[in-house]
Amino acid sequence: MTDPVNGFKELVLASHNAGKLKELQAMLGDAVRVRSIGEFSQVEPEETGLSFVENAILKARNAARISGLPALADDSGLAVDYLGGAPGIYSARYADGKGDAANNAKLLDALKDVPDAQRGAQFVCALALVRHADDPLPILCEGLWHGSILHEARGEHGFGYDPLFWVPESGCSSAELPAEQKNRLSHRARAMALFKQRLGL
Ligand SMILES: O=c1nc[nH]c2c1ncn2[C@H]1C[C@H](O)[C@@H](COP(=O)(O)OP(=O)(O)OP(=O)(O)O)O1
Ligand SMILES: [Mg+2]
Repeated sequence: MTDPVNGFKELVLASHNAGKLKELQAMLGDAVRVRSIGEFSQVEPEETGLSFVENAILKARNAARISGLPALADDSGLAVDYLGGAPGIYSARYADGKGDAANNAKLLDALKDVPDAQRGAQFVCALALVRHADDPLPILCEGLWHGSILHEARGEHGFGYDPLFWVPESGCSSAELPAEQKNRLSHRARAMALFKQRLGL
């Protein structure tokens, strides 16, 4: 059935990241039928924007173009205070595309002698929904999650930088949080709550 308010019944999630897809799907629940961009293409668009929002829009437009469906994209990353906000929009490519383990190792090295008081960081998430590839008014929602960077990896859940991200309100790393808890607290959860509100989901 077509949603009477928003005019769509299906949504393509414009992410090639399995960890993200799982979280976004869990947060959307059965509010809309969700497809994944992997069903349509394995080619990842180049993230050429200078902001999370620009990259989210770019990924959403690309997915809408390829799938012919409304598309929701997530551009996210970790902004570390001591590093002036790096790796930021370059978080996925921090260690030149060598993957999560290499990214985490590089971050630990960059903060090697930095004391706890200067290890503050935030996860950032920008969500963009386009109803079609040329949508002139994408729906944009953002979320932040404040924490700090640990001295070594802890925990097995989640993905990306989760093992290095200390969550003060929970007293553990974000990789030690069960999925349900991370999905209530995270930058992505905050952005998604706004998004659902905005769409009346
Ligand atoms: O909750 C999170 N927990 C841990 N790490 C996270 C989280 N959220 C983003 N991150 C990290 C992973 C990656 O290093 C970068 C996102 O990069 P980003 O380009 O948005 O995603 P991606 O390339 O993995 O997949 P895609 O662009 O297809 O959605 O930030
Ligand atoms: Mg990416």
